[in-house]
Amino acid sequence: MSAHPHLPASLSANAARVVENGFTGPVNSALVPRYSGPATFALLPGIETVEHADVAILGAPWDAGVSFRSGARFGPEHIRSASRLLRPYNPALDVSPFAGMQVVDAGDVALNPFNIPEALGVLQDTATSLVRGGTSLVTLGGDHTLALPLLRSVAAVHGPVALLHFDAHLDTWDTYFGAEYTHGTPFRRAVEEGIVDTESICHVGTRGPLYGHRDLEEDRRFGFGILTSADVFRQGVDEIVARLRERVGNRPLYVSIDIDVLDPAHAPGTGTPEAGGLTSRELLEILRGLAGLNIVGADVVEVAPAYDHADITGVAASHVAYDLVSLLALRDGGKGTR
Ligand SMILES: N=C(N)NCCCC(=O)O
Ligand SMILES: [Zn+2]
Ligand SMILES: [Zn+2]
Repeated sequence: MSAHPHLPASLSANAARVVENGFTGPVNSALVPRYSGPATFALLPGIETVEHADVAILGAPWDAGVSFRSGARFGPEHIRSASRLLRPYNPALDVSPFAGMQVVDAGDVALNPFNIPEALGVLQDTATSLVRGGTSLVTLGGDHTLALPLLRSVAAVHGPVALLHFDAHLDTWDTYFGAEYTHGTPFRRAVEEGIVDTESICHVGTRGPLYGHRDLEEDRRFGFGILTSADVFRQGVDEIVARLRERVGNRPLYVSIDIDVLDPAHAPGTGTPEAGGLTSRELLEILRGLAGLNIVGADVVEVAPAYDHADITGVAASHVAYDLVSLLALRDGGKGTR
């Protein structure tokens, strides 16, 4: 029913939503064409329309931390636009993620593009208050600098977390031009701050030239394991999944996904592309192999639409985010229903 009875009913059509088990789901694409209306993630309801959200998609449009091509500030809107085509049942994990818990789009955080410490502080405070209120976040970046305040927010509630970091890059460098908070340095800061459990941190998909062998030595000293892109190719998805599951165990787990972990053929729309990456099929299958782990938060970062073609990167990122939400639905044996 329309909240504005004097308006034509067709203008209220966006109110037609799928409701299952008392959870408000996406706009009903059998009644409203999925390309019309506002592009919330997967056409989900806004956070302001529900009393409690179990999971929220949070936009973090900010890219003041990049070292090469800029433009990841437009990542959230691009991923949301591509996500219009997502459907409510995920056959790969046999779950309907929006039908067993309340999933919403929390919109974008307003982040100062000219003041890095202020932006990181605002994201940290926003994320912490949501996480403390019982809402798990899948954050859409934005550049990878943002993983640091997001890790701080989960650590504030859960203590030091396990970290699976999917990326072409290590992102454990020390500084760029003397700056500590950049997209190449978040995980070094996270180790220094003691917010990750160094028994269970691992990079996946690493590749490409480094500044020197020392990069790898320092990274190992911090406690990181590395499963390179070549390891994924040579060992295969099942072996990689087994090694990741063993490393993480039942610890609270944060999953950070830099879209440049994908080969530029699968994700051209990113700022620091490296040849020889994962296929989107490999990444999605590795993620699905994490089902049942105690995931407490995740991000998908570094989508820079200006370099995208035919939405290749936007589609990949939206499916990655959808599988992350599905994994959240399957925690604790799965509140999610079919
Ligand atoms: N894409 C991320 N997060 N980091 C890349 C940093 C690579 C560099 O400038 O050396
Ligand atoms: Zn990267
Ligand atoms: Zn990165």
